[in-house]
Amino acid sequence: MPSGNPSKKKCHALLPTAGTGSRLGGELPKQFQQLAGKPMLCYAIEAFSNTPQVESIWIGVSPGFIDNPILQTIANGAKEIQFLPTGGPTRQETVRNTLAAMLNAGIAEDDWILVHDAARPGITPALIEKLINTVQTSNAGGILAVPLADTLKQADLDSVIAGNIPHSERTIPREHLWQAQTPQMFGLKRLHDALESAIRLEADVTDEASAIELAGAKPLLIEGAARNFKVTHPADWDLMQLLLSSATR
Ligand SMILES: Nc1ccn([C@@H]2O[C@H](COP(=O)(O)OP(=O)(O)OP(=O)(O)O)[C@@H](O)[C@H]2O)c(=O)n1
Ligand SMILES: C[C@](O)(CO)[C@H](O)COP(=O)(O)O
Repeated sequence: MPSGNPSKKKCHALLPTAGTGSRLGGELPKQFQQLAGKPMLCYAIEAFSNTPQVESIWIGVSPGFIDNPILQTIANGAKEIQFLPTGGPTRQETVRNTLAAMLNAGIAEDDWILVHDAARPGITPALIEKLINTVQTSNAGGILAVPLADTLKQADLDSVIAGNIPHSERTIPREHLWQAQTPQMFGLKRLHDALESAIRLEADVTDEASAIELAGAKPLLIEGAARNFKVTHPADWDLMQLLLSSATR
Protein backbone atom coordinates (compact mmCIF):
# COMPACT_ATOMS: atom_id res chain seq x y z
CA MET A 1 0.00 0.00 0.00
CA PRO A 2 1.50 3.43 -0.88
CA SER A 3 2.65 5.35 2.18
CA GLY A 4 2.56 9.10 2.74
CA ASN A 5 -0.15 11.65 3.32
CA PRO A 6 -2.73 11.09 0.54
CA SER A 7 -3.62 14.77 0.44
CA LYS A 8 0.01 15.76 -0.37
CA LYS A 9 0.19 13.59 -3.53
CA LYS A 10 -0.20 15.29 -6.90
CA CYS A 11 -2.48 13.96 -9.66
CA HIS A 12 -1.43 13.45 -13.28
CA ALA A 13 -3.41 12.22 -16.29
CA LEU A 14 -2.04 9.49 -18.57
CA LEU A 15 -3.86 9.08 -21.90
CA PRO A 16 -2.93 5.88 -23.80
CA THR A 17 -3.33 7.09 -27.41
CA ALA A 18 -1.37 4.60 -29.50
CA GLY A 19 -4.19 2.38 -30.78
CA THR A 20 -5.08 1.94 -34.45
CA GLY A 21 -8.87 2.08 -34.03
CA SER A 22 -9.28 -1.03 -36.21
CA ARG A 23 -12.84 -1.78 -35.00
CA LEU A 24 -13.94 1.70 -36.06
CA GLY A 25 -11.95 2.01 -39.27
CA GLY A 26 -11.07 5.22 -41.11
CA GLU A 27 -7.97 6.85 -42.59
CA LEU A 28 -6.57 7.94 -39.22
CA PRO A 29 -6.64 6.19 -35.81
CA LYS A 30 -9.99 7.13 -34.26
CA GLN A 31 -8.51 9.36 -31.54
CA PHE A 32 -7.30 11.76 -34.25
CA GLN A 33 -10.47 11.74 -36.38
CA GLN A 34 -12.78 14.78 -36.32
CA LEU A 35 -15.68 14.24 -33.88
CA ALA A 36 -18.25 17.05 -33.52
CA GLY A 37 -15.78 19.53 -34.96
CA LYS A 38 -12.41 18.53 -33.45
CA PRO A 39 -10.12 15.50 -33.05
CA MET A 40 -11.60 13.05 -30.52
CA LEU A 41 -8.47 13.27 -28.32
CA CYS A 42 -9.18 16.98 -27.68
CA TYR A 43 -12.19 16.19 -25.47
CA ALA A 44 -10.25 14.16 -22.91
CA ILE A 45 -7.42 16.72 -22.92
CA GLU A 46 -9.91 19.55 -22.30
CA ALA A 47 -11.66 17.67 -19.47
CA PHE A 48 -8.35 17.05 -17.62
CA SER A 49 -7.11 20.57 -18.41
CA ASN A 50 -10.28 21.93 -16.80
CA THR A 51 -9.81 19.84 -13.64
CA PRO A 52 -7.79 21.97 -11.16
CA GLN A 53 -6.38 18.99 -9.20
CA VAL A 54 -4.72 17.56 -12.35
CA GLU A 55 -1.15 18.89 -12.59
CA SER A 56 -0.07 17.52 -15.97
CA ILE A 57 -1.19 15.39 -18.91
CA TRP A 58 1.03 12.66 -20.41
CA ILE A 59 -0.01 11.21 -23.77
CA GLY A 60 1.53 7.98 -25.08
CA VAL A 61 1.44 7.85 -28.89
CA SER A 62 2.92 5.43 -31.43
CA PRO A 63 6.60 6.25 -32.07
CA GLY A 64 5.72 6.67 -35.76
CA PHE A 65 3.17 9.35 -34.87
CA ILE A 66 5.25 11.54 -32.52
CA ASP A 67 6.25 13.99 -35.28
CA ASN A 68 2.78 14.23 -36.82
CA PRO A 69 1.76 17.93 -37.01
CA ILE A 70 -1.72 17.07 -35.76
CA LEU A 71 -0.27 16.73 -32.24
CA GLN A 72 0.75 20.38 -32.13
CA THR A 73 -2.71 21.56 -33.19
CA ILE A 74 -4.25 19.36 -30.49
CA ALA A 75 -1.88 20.59 -27.74
CA ASN A 76 -2.60 24.22 -28.59
CA GLY A 77 -2.75 26.15 -25.31
CA ALA A 78 -3.90 23.27 -23.11
CA LYS A 79 -2.44 22.57 -19.61
CA GLU A 80 1.12 21.13 -19.24
CA ILE A 81 1.00 18.39 -21.90
CA GLN A 82 3.72 15.87 -22.81
CA PHE A 83 3.41 13.76 -25.97
CA LEU A 84 5.66 10.70 -25.65
CA PRO A 85 6.63 8.02 -28.24
CA THR A 86 5.73 5.28 -25.73
CA GLY A 87 3.08 3.40 -27.73
CA GLY A 88 3.36 -0.37 -27.55
CA PRO A 89 1.69 -3.35 -29.22
CA THR A 90 -0.97 -3.52 -26.49
CA ARG A 91 -2.78 -0.92 -24.39
CA GLN A 92 -1.14 -2.18 -21.21
CA GLU A 93 2.32 -1.91 -22.78
CA THR A 94 1.59 1.65 -23.85
CA VAL A 95 0.52 2.45 -20.28
CA ARG A 96 3.56 0.68 -18.75
CA ASN A 97 5.95 2.47 -21.13
CA THR A 98 4.39 5.86 -20.40
CA LEU A 99 4.53 5.25 -16.64
CA ALA A 100 8.25 4.38 -16.98
CA ALA A 101 8.83 7.63 -18.88
CA MET A 102 7.02 9.58 -16.13
CA LEU A 103 9.24 7.98 -13.47
CA ASN A 104 12.32 8.85 -15.55
CA ALA A 105 11.03 12.41 -15.87
CA GLY A 106 11.05 12.71 -12.07
CA ILE A 107 7.36 12.44 -11.23
CA ALA A 108 7.10 11.35 -7.59
CA GLU A 109 6.68 7.60 -7.16
CA ASP A 110 3.57 7.90 -5.00
CA ASP A 111 1.82 10.60 -7.01
CA TRP A 112 -1.60 9.59 -8.33
CA ILE A 113 -1.94 8.65 -12.00
CA LEU A 114 -5.34 8.74 -13.71
CA VAL A 115 -5.22 6.51 -16.79
CA HIS A 116 -7.95 7.46 -19.24
CA ASP A 117 -8.76 6.10 -22.70
CA ALA A 118 -8.47 8.76 -25.41
CA ALA A 119 -11.45 6.84 -26.83
CA ARG A 120 -13.74 8.06 -24.02
CA PRO A 121 -14.41 11.69 -25.05
CA GLY A 122 -17.54 11.96 -22.89
CA ILE A 123 -15.48 12.34 -19.69
CA THR A 124 -16.08 15.54 -17.67
CA PRO A 125 -14.20 17.45 -14.94
CA ALA A 126 -17.02 16.55 -12.51
CA LEU A 127 -16.50 12.80 -13.08
CA ILE A 128 -12.70 13.19 -12.76
CA GLU A 129 -13.08 15.16 -9.50
CA LYS A 130 -15.48 12.55 -8.14
CA LEU A 131 -12.86 9.83 -8.70
CA ILE A 132 -10.02 11.93 -7.23
CA ASN A 133 -11.97 13.02 -4.14
CA THR A 134 -13.02 9.44 -3.35
CA VAL A 135 -9.75 7.64 -4.06
CA GLN A 136 -7.43 10.25 -2.51
CA THR A 137 -8.84 9.62 0.95
CA SER A 138 -8.60 5.85 0.67
CA ASN A 139 -5.10 5.07 -0.67
CA ALA A 140 -6.57 1.91 -2.25
CA GLY A 141 -6.84 3.19 -5.81
CA GLY A 142 -10.04 2.97 -7.79
CA ILE A 143 -11.87 3.21 -11.09
CA LEU A 144 -14.97 4.73 -12.59
CA ALA A 145 -17.48 2.04 -13.49
CA VAL A 146 -21.21 1.66 -14.12
CA PRO A 147 -23.45 -1.03 -12.54
CA LEU A 148 -24.74 -3.46 -15.15
CA ALA A 149 -28.36 -2.68 -16.11
CA ASP A 150 -28.95 -5.35 -18.78
CA THR A 151 -29.37 -9.10 -18.34
CA LEU A 152 -26.19 -10.94 -19.41
CA LYS A 153 -26.38 -14.05 -21.58
CA GLN A 154 -23.74 -16.71 -22.27
CA ALA A 155 -23.57 -17.47 -26.00
CA ASP A 156 -22.35 -20.64 -27.70
CA LEU A 157 -20.36 -20.78 -30.98
CA ASP A 158 -23.55 -20.38 -33.03
CA SER A 159 -24.32 -17.06 -31.28
CA VAL A 160 -27.39 -18.44 -29.60
CA ILE A 161 -27.95 -18.65 -25.86
CA ALA A 162 -25.71 -21.54 -24.84
CA GLY A 163 -27.71 -24.75 -24.45
CA ASN A 164 -24.72 -26.92 -23.61
CA ILE A 165 -24.27 -25.52 -20.13
CA PRO A 166 -26.58 -25.77 -17.09
CA HIS A 167 -29.52 -23.35 -17.32
CA SER A 168 -28.39 -21.66 -14.14
CA GLU A 169 -25.17 -20.59 -15.92
CA ARG A 170 -26.80 -19.34 -19.18
CA THR A 171 -28.11 -16.15 -17.65
CA ILE A 172 -25.33 -14.65 -15.58
CA PRO A 173 -26.65 -13.06 -12.33
CA ARG A 174 -26.03 -9.33 -12.76
CA GLU A 175 -26.05 -8.34 -9.07
CA HIS A 176 -22.56 -7.05 -8.21
CA LEU A 177 -21.55 -6.81 -11.92
CA TRP A 178 -20.07 -3.49 -13.09
CA GLN A 179 -18.73 -2.30 -16.45
CA ALA A 180 -15.28 -0.79 -15.97
CA GLN A 181 -14.67 2.67 -17.42
CA THR A 182 -11.72 5.04 -17.11
CA PRO A 183 -10.05 7.01 -15.53
CA GLN A 184 -8.48 4.34 -13.38
CA MET A 185 -6.47 5.94 -10.54
CA PHE A 186 -3.44 4.38 -8.81
CA GLY A 187 -0.03 5.34 -7.40
CA LEU A 188 2.61 5.78 -10.11
CA LYS A 189 5.24 3.24 -9.02
CA ARG A 190 2.64 0.80 -7.70
CA LEU A 191 0.83 0.75 -11.06
CA HIS A 192 4.04 0.59 -13.07
CA ASP A 193 5.30 -2.40 -11.09
CA ALA A 194 1.93 -4.18 -11.21
CA LEU A 195 1.73 -3.78 -15.02
CA GLU A 196 5.39 -4.81 -15.43
CA SER A 197 4.66 -8.00 -13.49
CA ALA A 198 1.41 -8.72 -15.40
CA ILE A 199 3.17 -8.28 -18.75
CA ARG A 200 6.04 -10.52 -17.64
CA LEU A 201 3.51 -13.18 -16.63
CA GLU A 202 1.77 -12.69 -20.00
CA ALA A 203 -1.45 -12.15 -18.05
CA ASP A 204 -4.34 -10.84 -20.17
CA VAL A 205 -4.97 -7.56 -18.36
CA THR A 206 -7.22 -5.24 -20.35
CA ASP A 207 -7.35 -2.52 -17.72
CA GLU A 208 -5.09 -1.12 -14.97
CA ALA A 209 -7.28 -2.48 -12.17
CA SER A 210 -6.68 -6.05 -13.42
CA ALA A 211 -2.95 -5.65 -12.84
CA ILE A 212 -3.52 -4.19 -9.37
CA GLU A 213 -5.92 -7.05 -8.54
CA LEU A 214 -3.29 -9.54 -9.75
CA ALA A 215 -0.94 -7.92 -7.22
CA GLY A 216 -3.48 -8.74 -4.50
CA ALA A 217 -5.30 -5.41 -3.94
CA LYS A 218 -9.01 -4.52 -4.22
CA PRO A 219 -9.56 -1.19 -6.05
CA LEU A 220 -12.65 0.92 -5.28
CA LEU A 221 -15.55 1.07 -7.74
CA ILE A 222 -16.86 4.64 -8.16
CA GLU A 223 -20.00 5.14 -10.23
CA GLY A 224 -19.24 6.84 -13.54
CA ALA A 225 -21.78 7.77 -16.21
CA ALA A 226 -23.32 6.40 -19.40
CA ARG A 227 -21.90 9.36 -21.36
CA ASN A 228 -18.39 8.12 -20.54
CA PHE A 229 -18.70 5.12 -22.88
CA LYS A 230 -15.80 4.01 -25.08
CA VAL A 231 -16.00 4.83 -28.78
CA THR A 232 -15.15 1.45 -30.30
CA HIS A 233 -17.52 0.71 -33.23
CA PRO A 234 -19.18 2.97 -35.86
CA ALA A 235 -22.46 3.00 -33.90
CA ASP A 236 -20.57 4.37 -30.86
CA TRP A 237 -19.12 7.12 -33.05
CA ASP A 238 -22.56 8.19 -34.28
CA LEU A 239 -23.97 8.19 -30.72
CA MET A 240 -21.04 10.19 -29.33
CA GLN A 241 -21.30 12.65 -32.25
CA LEU A 242 -24.92 13.29 -31.24
CA LEU A 243 -24.05 13.62 -27.56
CA LEU A 244 -21.14 16.01 -28.04
CA SER A 245 -22.97 18.10 -30.65
CA SER A 246 -25.88 18.69 -28.30
CA ALA A 247 -24.47 18.50 -24.71
CA THR A 248 -23.19 21.39 -22.63
CA ARG A 249 -19.77 20.22 -21.31
N1 LIG B 1 -1.55 -0.66 -28.35
C1 LIG B 1 -2.48 0.20 -27.89
C2 LIG B 1 -3.87 -0.09 -28.02
C3 LIG B 1 -4.80 0.82 -27.55
N2 LIG B 1 -4.35 1.98 -26.97
C4 LIG B 1 -5.31 2.98 -26.50
O1 LIG B 1 -6.18 2.41 -25.53
C5 LIG B 1 -7.46 3.07 -25.60
C6 LIG B 1 -8.62 2.06 -25.60
O2 LIG B 1 -8.36 1.10 -26.57
P1 LIG B 1 -9.36 0.76 -27.81
O3 LIG B 1 -10.65 1.49 -27.69
O4 LIG B 1 -9.36 -0.70 -27.98
O5 LIG B 1 -8.56 1.44 -29.03
P2 LIG B 1 -7.87 0.69 -30.25
O6 LIG B 1 -6.97 -0.38 -29.75
O7 LIG B 1 -7.28 1.78 -31.10
O8 LIG B 1 -9.14 0.07 -31.00
P3 LIG B 1 -9.19 -1.32 -31.79
O9 LIG B 1 -9.09 -2.40 -30.74
O10 LIG B 1 -10.56 -1.24 -32.43
O11 LIG B 1 -8.08 -1.33 -32.78
C7 LIG B 1 -7.47 3.94 -26.86
O12 LIG B 1 -7.36 5.30 -26.48
C8 LIG B 1 -6.23 3.47 -27.62
O13 LIG B 1 -5.62 4.53 -28.36
C9 LIG B 1 -2.99 2.26 -26.84
O14 LIG B 1 -2.61 3.32 -26.31
N3 LIG B 1 -2.08 1.35 -27.29
C1 LIG C 1 -9.71 0.01 -20.07
C2 LIG C 1 -11.11 -0.27 -20.55
O1 LIG C 1 -11.62 0.87 -21.21
C3 LIG C 1 -11.99 -0.59 -19.36
O2 LIG C 1 -13.27 -0.99 -19.80
C4 LIG C 1 -11.16 -1.45 -21.55
O3 LIG C 1 -10.69 -2.62 -20.93
C5 LIG C 1 -10.30 -1.15 -22.78
O4 LIG C 1 -10.46 -2.25 -23.67
P1 LIG C 1 -9.85 -2.13 -25.15
O5 LIG C 1 -10.17 -3.41 -25.85
O6 LIG C 1 -8.38 -1.86 -24.96
O7 LIG C 1 -10.56 -0.96 -25.76
